[in-house]
Amino acid sequence: MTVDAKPVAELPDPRDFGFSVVPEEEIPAELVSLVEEVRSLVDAVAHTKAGAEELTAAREAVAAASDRLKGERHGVGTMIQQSWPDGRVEYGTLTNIVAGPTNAAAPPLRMEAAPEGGLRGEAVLNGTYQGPPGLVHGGWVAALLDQALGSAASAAGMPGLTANLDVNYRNPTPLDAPLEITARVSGTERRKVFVSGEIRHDGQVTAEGTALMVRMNLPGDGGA
Ligand SMILES: CCCCCCCCCCCCCCCC(=O)SCCNC(=O)CCNC(=O)[C@H](O)C(C)(C)COP(=O)(O)OP(=O)(O)OC[C@H]1O[C@@H](n2cnc3c(N)ncnc32)[C@H](O)[C@@H]1OP(=O)(O)O
Repeated sequence: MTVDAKPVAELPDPRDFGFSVVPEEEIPAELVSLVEEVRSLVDAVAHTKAGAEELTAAREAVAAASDRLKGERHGVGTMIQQSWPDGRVEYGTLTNIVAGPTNAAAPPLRMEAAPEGGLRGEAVLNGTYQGPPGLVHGGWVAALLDQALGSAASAAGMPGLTANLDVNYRNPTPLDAPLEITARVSGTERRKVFVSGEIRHDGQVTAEGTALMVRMNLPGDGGA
């Protein structure tokens, strides 16, 4: 496959394009802890067998907590800047549904550079991501892969949007179990970035995906 994409040495700063950016280290530890608690709350609500009195009390407590947080808020599109030990700087959206650190609905998935190239991450999806009994919903399997594949393109200096995603479900993906997600760029052609990746549990591939990411036109790369 022709390799003629033009990766950028450094991703452009989204601030230059009018986006708000929050450096990850500026997210308060108290917010990180609150997000964890809300994940636990969502799981508790989804599975509770509590009676009417308990449920009413819980609803009032949640409503009160919600009211406390209805002040100033980050706008949609706010980005997060993550700096990696290897010096790589990555941008994503703060509330990304798969990886957003402040999104309690995100597992979350965090990808890091893999020794063999590409990216590797781990995630555990609890019962709120359920499709078939005891198994991760197929749409969420696809979402994990989409995110990992997009991150691999971005980490290679070629951030883009998914134009096509193809997923093969090889084995059931279990809930409440560590999943390993790997992704890498397999080829490029003009603005097209071809990526592939897998989800594994206990070393066994549960799903594999390939995607076509169409690279953003970034300043200085001359387009394609
Ligand atoms: C400011 C910087 C901050 C950096 C920040 C980085 C953040 C990085 C985070 C990463 C993590 C995100 C991971 C989640 C990823 C998503 O969730 S993305 C959301 C889902 N995807 C979308 O919404 C995309 C919707 N589609 C579109 O907007 C447009 O169709 C696209 C994909 C941008 C392409 O449109 P276009 O730019 O006009 O490109 P176009 O000229 O049509 O096509 C370019 C080439 O691709 C081919 N192509 C296009 N579509 C297809 C297709 N479906 N099938 C096959 N070939 C196709 C064309 O044939 C063409 O090929 P060649 O002629 O070069 O051979």
